[in-house]
Amino acid sequence: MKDIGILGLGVMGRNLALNIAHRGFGVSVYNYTPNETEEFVAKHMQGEDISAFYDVESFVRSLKSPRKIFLMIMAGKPVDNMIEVLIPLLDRGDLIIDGGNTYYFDTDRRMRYLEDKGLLYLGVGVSGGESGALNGPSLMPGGSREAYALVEDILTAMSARTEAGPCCTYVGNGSAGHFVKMLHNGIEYGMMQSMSEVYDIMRNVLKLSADEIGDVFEKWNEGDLNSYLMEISYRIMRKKDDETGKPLVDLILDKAGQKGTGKWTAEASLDLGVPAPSLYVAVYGRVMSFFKDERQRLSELVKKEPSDSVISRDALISDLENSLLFSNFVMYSQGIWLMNEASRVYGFEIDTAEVLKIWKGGCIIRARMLDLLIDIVREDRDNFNLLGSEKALSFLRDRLPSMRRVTMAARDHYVPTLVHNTALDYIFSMIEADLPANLTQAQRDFFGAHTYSRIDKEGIFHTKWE
Ligand SMILES: NC(=O)C1=CN([C@@H]2O[C@H](COP(=O)(O)OP(=O)(O)OC[C@H]3O[C@@H](n4cnc5c(N)ncnc54)[C@H](OP(=O)(O)O)[C@@H]3O)[C@@H](O)[C@H]2O)C=CC1
Ligand SMILES: O=C(CO)[C@H](O)[C@H](O)COP(=O)(O)O
Repeated sequence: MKDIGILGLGVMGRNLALNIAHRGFGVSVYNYTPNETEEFVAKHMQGEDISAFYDVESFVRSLKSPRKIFLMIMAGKPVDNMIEVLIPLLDRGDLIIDGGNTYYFDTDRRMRYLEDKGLLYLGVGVSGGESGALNGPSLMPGGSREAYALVEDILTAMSARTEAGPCCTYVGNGSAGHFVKMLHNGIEYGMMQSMSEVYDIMRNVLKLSADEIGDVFEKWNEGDLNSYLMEISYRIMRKKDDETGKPLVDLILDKAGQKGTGKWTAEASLDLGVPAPSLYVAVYGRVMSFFKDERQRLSELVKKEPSDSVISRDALISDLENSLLFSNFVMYSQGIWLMNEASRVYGFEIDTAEVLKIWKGGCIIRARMLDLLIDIVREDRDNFNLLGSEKALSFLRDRLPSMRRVTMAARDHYVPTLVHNTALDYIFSMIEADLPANLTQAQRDFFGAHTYSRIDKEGIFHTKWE
């Protein structure tokens, strides 16, 4: 009898199965399409404590009680379908785990549905891509503590490790795990977009080659900007196309795909009324990239005036390093605010510092900056968006001049910098005592009698404007 079953042998599932087996647990595997299972058996199973099954009944029967089944399949309808297939085969107290990038409201719904049938359910955020799945991902489990206790040993053993411990912790109640994973991806979109923006400035303003940009990224990776995304980016910059010998990145079509988690993050920020404009526009960066033909056509119609400003290469590169730090800090702070508010509204009871700790290893947004963020969060647990901390403010203040110069240089050269601009405008808004929302309120009252408050006396007011 095996300790756990992995259902789904795609990129993630097959690597998770191997990872768990390498930690000394017995694993059963099943995949909907038998070809994938056959390939897994042929290529990966030799010498592993893994049994493969071609029918779900035998797969389920092969598991120790209470059974633990880890779904690693495409999110959405396939998960509902698979749950329906599993229900009649399971006994009370068995556990289904969904490790996919599932929409958190779906997780809540499934949790309630299965609870009524006496089954346990966990929504586990998994991050780390293919190599993380094999060598140790960051795991964000959410649901009941009773369900988590059944698999805590396996999840902890299979997760990545840093000097702070395993990159797995119980994240919180209900769909907390999938909410946090969604947010992780929202920040991932933001960090990827901010890196693309500095890349764009380096290639279009400084006219650096991919190799030269790779050198800059590699140097930055040795400092405060150290991160997984920075590391893969300098490797990407140096990769040559086998056929042409040109930098591969220069040959890749500039249309960025997406599977939904960034969009859900943006939607959650609006639903919860928490400002996360930089995470929001990072999604639009990808959306706009898709209109290649339209962009191509318009680029020939609008003349871009050449800039006459003199730019020092070293000074701009140094400013870009600071502007990236500023933007990334702001995006983490927007994400943390959203996480805190979701925890309050949905009763997740998330410990933010613990989440940041499990993001230090295994996951796509692991970055040196997390140490600073953890310090700030631990200093004052009520500092919901980090900006209540002098440490945070001095970090931003020190980089503000660079941020302004970078966004101005981008304007000057027609380089779109959605995330940089919104990060700066977010901070400008948050440090502004008097926003022009007074005019907005007056307009609303003018056309719709929506009323307004005044700064000089208490009450709700309406004016006959004409
Ligand atoms: N790739 C990544 O970096 C990461 C992915 N994830 C998430 O993990 C999940 C799996 O991703 P990944 O391994 O990359 O995906 P793949 O596309 O490699 O594999 C998809 C898996 O889903 C299964 N599947 C699809 N439709 C159905 C269905 N109707 N019924 C049963 N099984 C089905 C496939 O089975 P079949 O072979 O039969 O089609 C296959 O096993 C997704 O939710 C993804 O968002 C999470 C973190 C990182
Ligand atoms: O979860 C992930 C990384 O953390 C997956 O790689 C996911 O597919 C990334 O999202 P998208 O495909 O929308 O870029």
